[in-house]
Amino acid sequence: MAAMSTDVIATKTCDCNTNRSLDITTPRNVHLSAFYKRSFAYYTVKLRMPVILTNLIDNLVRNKKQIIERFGEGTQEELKQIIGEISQFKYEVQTNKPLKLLIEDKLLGTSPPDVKIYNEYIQKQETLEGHATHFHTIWLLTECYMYRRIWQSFQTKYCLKNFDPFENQKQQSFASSLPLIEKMGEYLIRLLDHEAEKTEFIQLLKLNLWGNKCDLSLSLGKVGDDNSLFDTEVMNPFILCDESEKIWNLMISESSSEIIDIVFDNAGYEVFTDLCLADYIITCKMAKLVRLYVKAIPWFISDVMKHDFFWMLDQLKNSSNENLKKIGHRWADHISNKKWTIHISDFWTLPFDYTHMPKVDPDLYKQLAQAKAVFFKGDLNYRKLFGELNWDPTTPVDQGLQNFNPTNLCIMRTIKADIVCGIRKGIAEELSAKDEKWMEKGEYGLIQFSNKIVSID
Ligand SMILES: O=P(O)(O)OC[C@H]1O[C@](O)(CO)[C@@H](O)[C@@H]1O
Ligand SMILES: [Mn+2]
Repeated sequence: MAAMSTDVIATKTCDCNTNRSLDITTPRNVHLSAFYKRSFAYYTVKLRMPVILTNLIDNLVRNKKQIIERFGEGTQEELKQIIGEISQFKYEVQTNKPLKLLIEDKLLGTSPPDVKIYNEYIQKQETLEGHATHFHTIWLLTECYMYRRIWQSFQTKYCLKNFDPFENQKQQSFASSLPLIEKMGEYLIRLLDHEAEKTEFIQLLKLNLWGNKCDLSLSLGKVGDDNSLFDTEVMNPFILCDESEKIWNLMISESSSEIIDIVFDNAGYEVFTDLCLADYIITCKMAKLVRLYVKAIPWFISDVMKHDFFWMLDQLKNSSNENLKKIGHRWADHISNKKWTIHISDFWTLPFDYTHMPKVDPDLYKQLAQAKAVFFKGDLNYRKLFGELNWDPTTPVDQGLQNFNPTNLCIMRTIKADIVCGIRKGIAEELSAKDEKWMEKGEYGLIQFSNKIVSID
């Protein structure tokens, strides 16, 4: 399928002034690219990505002493190298250089398996489009590549090879969201002492949706605890497509599968709401197993890695708040008795939209197909689900998924990028007239569902 979208971009004239009522820069059904001067992709590459790199360097300089204490004397020299490499990378982005191939350690042959995949994809863009520079290639590739290049700077060192440069920000976002987390914890405890109930489940889905507003790559590392996340009544008008009832009907229906998959997005408050949903699903016997998918490398600043998950569990188990302490022990039990399992796959941190999964990682596609439903959280997952293509927002969800249908999909996303499918005619025009940047601030949400199944044997 990706060929179709690449073909389309290949034949498209780079007309930056296409006057579309919704999106005046990127023509329909072509990849989002920073090439279009007034697209959000352009703003991200031009402004946001350099700020993320600058903040990263500042963080390393500011925390140098703690890092050296934690990882040993040899770290001092490595930090200097890393800061130099990231500064050089920032220069490459700002001056629109070609994406450099990742370092393949041909001698020792020990480079991570994703290096070859990234490099082949970058070279493919070169041949297809005659370029793969930071402003002039698929936005998804540029942005994923940035986080993979950051990781390369650490992964190729000795002392800091497993250092997560975003760890302290993810931990701070948990700490600053504690008032909300305590509120959510109290709500969960109340829910768990009785049978599943439709209104409560739908309320839980909405709390889970709004948890996605807390992503550090959009807020550029600034964290605020926003009480409105909890006022679902107040927030309802901001849900532009609400298929929560269809999700409820699926969750209480008989099924040959007893598995629910959750593809995590952000650490902190968001993952706490994900686990509240996972606990409800197990406790109310909607499934016997919930599989939790984390990222393999530090990703988009706030995305959950395995160490973030277990760090949060420790915080909860040792919390002075009785509800959180109880929840922490419950969740540790779910892990030890294998009602919850943690899964890591390189695929989630490759630059591909999900139409590539059947070819690139068929085993993962087949694993997802075992589940009764897969919950996909957040904006980056949404961009990958819908091919990073600039769809007309009224495009039906099943058309936008382009046959990425391993099983029933429950898509929970606050809108932070200019790509939307499945909303009613007229909504996008109405919101665009109020604020042309309505798709970029995480103010609106989608709870979308697909029960189309496309299996691969
Ligand atoms: O954590 P989330 O919800 O995936 O948001 C990350 C997304 O938000 C943005 O930072 C802004 O759209 C994108 O660059 C990225 O796709
Ligand atoms: Mn994220």
